[in-house]
Amino acid sequence: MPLTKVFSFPTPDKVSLALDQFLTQASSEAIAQTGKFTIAFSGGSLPTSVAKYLKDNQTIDFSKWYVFWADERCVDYDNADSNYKLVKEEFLDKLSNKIPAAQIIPISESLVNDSEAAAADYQEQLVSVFGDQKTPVFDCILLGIGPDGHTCSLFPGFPQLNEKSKWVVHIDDSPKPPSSRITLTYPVVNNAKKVVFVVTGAGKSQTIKQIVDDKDDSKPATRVALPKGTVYWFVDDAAAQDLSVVKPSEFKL
Ligand SMILES: O=C1O[C@H](COP(=O)(O)O)[C@@H](O)[C@H](O)[C@H]1O
Repeated sequence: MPLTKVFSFPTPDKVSLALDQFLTQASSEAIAQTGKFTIAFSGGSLPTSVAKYLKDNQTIDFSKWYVFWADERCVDYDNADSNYKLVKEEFLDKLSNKIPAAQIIPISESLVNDSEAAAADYQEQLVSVFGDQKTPVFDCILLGIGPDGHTCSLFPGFPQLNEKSKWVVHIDDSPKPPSSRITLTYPVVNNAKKVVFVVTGAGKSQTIKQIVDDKDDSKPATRVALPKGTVYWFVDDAAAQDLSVVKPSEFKL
């Protein structure tokens, strides 16, 4: 039975603080076991939340981190819509090169005008770190949700939800701009050791309820379920206010 743990905190700041503690432990465990920590970031509101304390973390051995993106908009790196730009500005630039450049793996900028090629190329980037024998097992994938329940760039009712074999797919008609994107697929997301949804604010409280309590399958985030891992929700009390069946638990490392 896939495991889900919901942690709720009084403020967005406390969510960021807890994420810093959580990632310190997850990173240290993974490095002890495998010598590296593989993580994928989402864009949107997530990078600011995650980076708030993490960027100043002096305990983590960032030299062992491999940083990917859970989804990306097909735009140049300097475009305001770029998830890479967001993570770079909020987090990577503040780490003073502690993560070797070769271990930071964004979409290829030269392919942003051909999303299908960009997705195939990104899958090759995954192969270069994880090998091509088995579906990648990320140590941690950080996800957000949209008000429609989308996560990564997996949107309600779209064919990308049915992908069974590719690790990365493209979308050229995203209902949320920009229209061209690439995204990790369920086979990769659901093969991770840990997936962490980070959500704050009352605006998404009903969406969280539909996903966590009601298990509404029409919301793509509901289908994130890890047979061999754990799905965590790090939310503030405003976002958790409508949860009833699954009460947020006390956060303990
Ligand atoms: O378009 C996207 O949206 C989701 C949610 O973003 P948020 O700003 O509502 O938190 C994000 O997780 C995804 O990476 C992004 O491409």
